[in-house]
Amino acid sequence: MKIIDISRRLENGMPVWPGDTPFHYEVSWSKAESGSVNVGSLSLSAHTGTHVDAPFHFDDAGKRIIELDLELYIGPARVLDMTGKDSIGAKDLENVDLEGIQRVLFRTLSWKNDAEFPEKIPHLEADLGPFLAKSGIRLIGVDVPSVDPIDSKDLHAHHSLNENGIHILESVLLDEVEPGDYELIALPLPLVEGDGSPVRAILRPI
Ligand SMILES: N[C@@H](CC(=O)c1ccccc1NC=O)C(=O)O
Ligand SMILES: [Zn+2]
Ligand SMILES: [Zn+2]
Repeated sequence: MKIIDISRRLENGMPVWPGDTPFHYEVSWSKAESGSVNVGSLSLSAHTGTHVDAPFHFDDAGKRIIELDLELYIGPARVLDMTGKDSIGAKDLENVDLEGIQRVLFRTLSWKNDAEFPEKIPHLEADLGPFLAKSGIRLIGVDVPSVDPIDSKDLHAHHSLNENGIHILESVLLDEVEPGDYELIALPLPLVEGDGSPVRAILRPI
């Protein structure tokens, strides 16, 4: 069956959140040195590339990655067209059928140059968390690095989604994905203390 990879590639020099740990991979123990194998080592932020947030990211008392329910990250998801919007609120979903849907991915296509970190991104409005929770949504994915404005310090949307039981998947790549229904798989690593985790996110048409 067809797999659509919606994960951003992890490579040295890739753009990261301003001031955050750069992504770095190197072969730290080469085949020539070890006599048998190349062994790589990684240095990266928990919010590198396509990733999920744990509530601990913005709430000291919040759940860590290991505590998240994996069922959230596997199952039917609806990709919604949100192109051309500066922000996304309940008004943008009024005429969208979310019956029986637990996962939504917003396709804004606003991150145009993937070699650079975006300066301005569409953010989620205060009324979205309560609205989505009422519709039965448990996971929201965005094709930008945050659900809040990049310069936000209060992280209002993160908190509002969390208070409404909605989990967050960020920086998915939806450029080649038509709006519609898919099966999503985007599993976090078993990071015991993690505030976030990179994922390999894929969609399969259903
Ligand atoms: N909220 C963003 C990340 C974020 O805010 C951030 C990531 C790394 C270093 C600093 C950050 N925010 C600083 O205010 C995210 O969830 O990925
Ligand atoms: Zn994050
Ligand atoms: Zn976030």
